[in-house]
Amino acid sequence: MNETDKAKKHVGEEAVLYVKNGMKVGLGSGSTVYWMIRKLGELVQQGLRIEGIPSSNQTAQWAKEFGVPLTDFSKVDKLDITIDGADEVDLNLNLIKGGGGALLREKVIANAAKELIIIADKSKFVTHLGKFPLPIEVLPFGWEVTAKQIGLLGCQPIIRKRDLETFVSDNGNYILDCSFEEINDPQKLHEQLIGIVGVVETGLFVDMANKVIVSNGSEIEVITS
Ligand SMILES: O=C[C@H](O)[C@H](O)[C@H](O)COP(=O)(O)O
Repeated sequence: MNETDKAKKHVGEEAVLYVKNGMKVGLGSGSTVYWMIRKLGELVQQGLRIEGIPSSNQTAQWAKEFGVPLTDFSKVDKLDITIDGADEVDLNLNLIKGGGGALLREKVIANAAKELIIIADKSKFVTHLGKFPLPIEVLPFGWEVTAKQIGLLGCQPIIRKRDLETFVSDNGNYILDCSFEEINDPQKLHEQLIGIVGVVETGLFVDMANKVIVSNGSEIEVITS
């Protein structure tokens, strides 16, 4: 296992310390979250009583595999905690998410939670967001027009492909990866983007994270907003 993977495992396993008996837990997506769900499964085997709401089909599959009980928003109004990964974290704990295409449901579970904890290896930390191309979920209908309007804000949107086919999110939408290079005002950019017809959600998570658990593979640091 390389240092980055060690760090992902480290923060994933650390994050479950914040999960207490009886909690409703938002389960994020991605390779860092994988370790969190695996550890959560072990704790459930040992008697921890929790229910999770997954942010992707992949996460739901891992939860089933590791024995983490699931529920949904027809039975739960508020989540106690959501634990999720990120593609970039800035100095104000603003995030870029959606590298795996799960940003829309991730934003729903982040928004529904009393506390959002982000788990990240050290490489995710940046001074300014934007080096990682910003994922934007768009309606398939007319996506070409939506992409042109997004482009006017200073990027060249690229339609996400997987195995040469257009990537389709769990919600049936497309993802545009938009390289802005440096995002100086994430809130303003989010508002401009979300105002474009056809944009379903952006991967900018501004002022949402309460804590970030970070590791370089050996040491853990917890940064609170
Ligand atoms: O859509 C995917 C999510 O936003 C992930 O949380 C993010 O891409 C980080 O993933 P990973 O932990 O695999 O780096």
